[in-house]
Amino acid sequence: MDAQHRPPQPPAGENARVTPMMEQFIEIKAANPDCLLFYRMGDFYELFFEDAEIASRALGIVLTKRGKHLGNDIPMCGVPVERSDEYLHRLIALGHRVAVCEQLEDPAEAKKRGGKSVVQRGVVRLVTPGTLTEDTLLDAKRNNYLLALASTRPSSDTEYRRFALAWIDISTGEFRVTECDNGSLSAEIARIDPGEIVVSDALYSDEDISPLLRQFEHVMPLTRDVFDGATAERRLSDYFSVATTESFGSLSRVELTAAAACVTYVERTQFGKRPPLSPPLRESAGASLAIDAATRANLELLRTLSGERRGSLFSAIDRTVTSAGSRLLAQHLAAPLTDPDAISHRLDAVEFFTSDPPIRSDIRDQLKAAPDLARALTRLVVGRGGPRDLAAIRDGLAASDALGSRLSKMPDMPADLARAANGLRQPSQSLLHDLSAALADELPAFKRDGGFIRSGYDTALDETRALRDQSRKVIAELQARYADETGLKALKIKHNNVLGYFVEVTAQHGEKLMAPPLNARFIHRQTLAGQVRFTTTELGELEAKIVSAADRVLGLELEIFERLTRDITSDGDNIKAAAEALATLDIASGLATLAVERDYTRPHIDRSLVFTIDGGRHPVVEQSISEPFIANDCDLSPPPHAGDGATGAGRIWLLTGPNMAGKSTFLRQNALIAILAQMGSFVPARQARIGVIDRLFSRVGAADDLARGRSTFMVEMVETAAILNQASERSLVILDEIGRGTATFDGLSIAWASVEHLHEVNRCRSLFATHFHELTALAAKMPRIHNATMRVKEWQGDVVFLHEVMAGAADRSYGIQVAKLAGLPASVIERAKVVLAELEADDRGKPALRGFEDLPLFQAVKQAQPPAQDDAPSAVIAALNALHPDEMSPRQAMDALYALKQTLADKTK
Ligand SMILES: Nc1ncnc2c1ncn2[C@@H]1O[C@H](COP(=O)(O)OP(=O)(O)OP(=O)(O)O)[C@@H](O)[C@H]1O
Repeated sequence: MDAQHRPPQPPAGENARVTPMMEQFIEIKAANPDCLLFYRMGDFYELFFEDAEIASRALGIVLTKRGKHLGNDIPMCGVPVERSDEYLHRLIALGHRVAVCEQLEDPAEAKKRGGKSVVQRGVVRLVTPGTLTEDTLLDAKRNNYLLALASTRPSSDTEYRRFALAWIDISTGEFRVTECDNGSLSAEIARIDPGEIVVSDALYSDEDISPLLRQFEHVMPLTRDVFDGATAERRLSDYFSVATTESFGSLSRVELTAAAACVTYVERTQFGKRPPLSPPLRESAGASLAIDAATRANLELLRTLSGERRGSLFSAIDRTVTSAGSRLLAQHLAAPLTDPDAISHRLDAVEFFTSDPPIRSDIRDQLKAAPDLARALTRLVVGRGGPRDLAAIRDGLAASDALGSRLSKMPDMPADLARAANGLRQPSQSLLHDLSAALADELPAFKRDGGFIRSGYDTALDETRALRDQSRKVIAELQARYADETGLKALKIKHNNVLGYFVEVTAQHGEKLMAPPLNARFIHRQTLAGQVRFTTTELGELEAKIVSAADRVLGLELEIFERLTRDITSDGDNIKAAAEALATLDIASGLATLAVERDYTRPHIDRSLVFTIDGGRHPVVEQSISEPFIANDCDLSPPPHAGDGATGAGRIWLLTGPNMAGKSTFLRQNALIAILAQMGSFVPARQARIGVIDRLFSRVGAADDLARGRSTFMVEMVETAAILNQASERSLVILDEIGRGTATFDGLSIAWASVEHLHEVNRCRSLFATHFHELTALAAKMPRIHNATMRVKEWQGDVVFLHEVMAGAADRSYGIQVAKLAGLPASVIERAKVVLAELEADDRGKPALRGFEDLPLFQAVKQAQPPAQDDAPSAVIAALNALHPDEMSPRQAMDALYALKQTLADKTK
């Protein structure tokens, strides 16, 4: 338990007097120790003790005191109920969990039990990062998953440990489960990108797994019973009210455990309410392209390294017009497929829309009118819905009906779209008609505000409303009659919350009503400075009628609301099918729009090991630069003459070239094209043929991971190790400047050995960018290594980047020219040129690189040996000793420094 959230200890000793309210608070807090307790008091949620201190710091709200507990002040802060969503949002984002404790009875009821009685209160809901349903707490364009992780307990050292992941988006009802091994666990969690992870206490403290879990945010350990394998099947079938879980397909015991943990946690946080989940869908291992967390982050798929959506691949390709479409696009991007047939089906759907512009724009126009069906459905089912959610269902069903009829007229639709068209027509027509007839044009935010049912829809409601409205008219008539009868023209009938309806006259006229005969009818209620107020029996009766009519109107509206909600709930599965169909149409037509707009082509995906991209472009960079983007080819296919046969291993491209020439851009664009192709999108290339990739690895960019005590170089090596240990023939590996983070020779050796390993052991398609030009010698010995370089031109001493990839190796680094472009002081640039010339002159005597057996690296090592002569240092030291810096001008100091260097050079020749 988090020490900060520990509940205050119950009082000890005779003197410790605790108010009944505090007693109630302490009891409720003790039952929810790991949550901040939002304790409802009237229009506020109050927080006490440590909770108050944590919340006031987190929310920047004032910390005050309220009474005493065990002789000490009780720290307190509060948030208004009206604005509680906003505060909840901030607390959840910071990783807190909140227990919402409501008043379960009217305070008047409590009073009846005696002056000191406390209002009954209870927790109605736990708000946790992975179980949110409110629109205000959720990102419309992202799924918010709760993930449960379970593992087998291997009985012997040789037995393989397996993990099951079950994940739910309770706001949309999606429910998935899969199994994986230790090696791909981190990549699987990264793919799902959950808002909250629940694990058993035991797994949380398991020394093999806890370092991995620490990489992720919001991990919650739960007691063992939630992960009890023996009761898992029963808990799962109870949730779905089915006799057995066999209908969900054959789930392994550990998958059942994870799935059951998910539903148990949902029930616990929702206090028994059951959001409309789809039955768990099993994803088979290997169905999606495995991409580990570092690669996802480095390639900036869903967000940039700085955490923003702008600048990511997602934002470059998102042309969806609905939130559900946007969420599905993010899912597809996070989990590209590995089955060429399934990919082809998705591509068929995109192609259908690229080839028919009128239907594309038509469909997109209609989609724009479709609200978020899935999330509105969940809110209604869990009792957090309002009239606007009913309207969202109505409008969503209307859009899906219209789209369904439009598509049903289309001949020869691709399979995915035909399935979607079918889904669109699933929901009940009568429900749509009923909702359209029932809902008023203007809808309040909350059902308690009433007025959301259209007049003419329900006779009983219409009559009660007429009565309510008529009573108001009757009041006006009564006022006119009283004015007439008393002769007091200024007599008014008014209303306030204390007196209800009353007759009001000025003070001077009050006498008249208090004297016979009028005092028989007008009963005095109140005398103010300028007015006197009365009531009459007639007015009292009328008032009772008005109040009860208004109450009855609201009651009837709420009844209709509940009935509509029930009808919606019972058609829930069909509504979900329509919601999914809308998202499928949105994503296919959105990707088609992107393809047309940015001139993408349909990739060809098969089961070979081919990787041929003609005229490839970087999907994000090309949208962000003002100059034209230079397209480049890439061919990592197995060479036909390599003797490896048709299924032989792929090529490795060794890419050299100066900084800023476009190496990283080229590397990343090929990885991104592969991802886009396998998620079922057209790609930014003239032509692309890709033999399906099983895992994508990248080691690009360098960042410290100080939080985990790793230096830049350590991170680089950990990531490289993962690649060399795991990449298979079917993988694609992108390595950018391996070995850069350490001393030159160490770095070169590591880079050299890594390329050899990739070529000989992993045998995968790889792109390897490097500054170590020595590596290019490898191409002479290793058949599948191809040297490529970025073309640059020198013009009047400056370097011009052409961004073109061509065969061959770079001749120079142009580092100094790039430094000049970056604005280093001219004196530094000039000095660097001198140093470089000297270094290059020193290097001239070095034998030429002779290839694989004759590693230049070892020669370099030899050269780096300290000189044998030992009189050099002593000569330099003697000269140094003779210097008196305090008596020298800067010019003399400079000259002396040059002289020292010269002495050293002469002696070591
Ligand atoms: N094919 C291209 N067409 C047009 N501009 C490009 C192209 N490739 C790269 N650029 C531009 O050049 C800039 C530098 O590219 P990039 O970062 O890929 O260079 P680099 O060789 O990896 O450099 P460094 O070694 O310093 O990381 C990019 O930000 C982009 O604006």
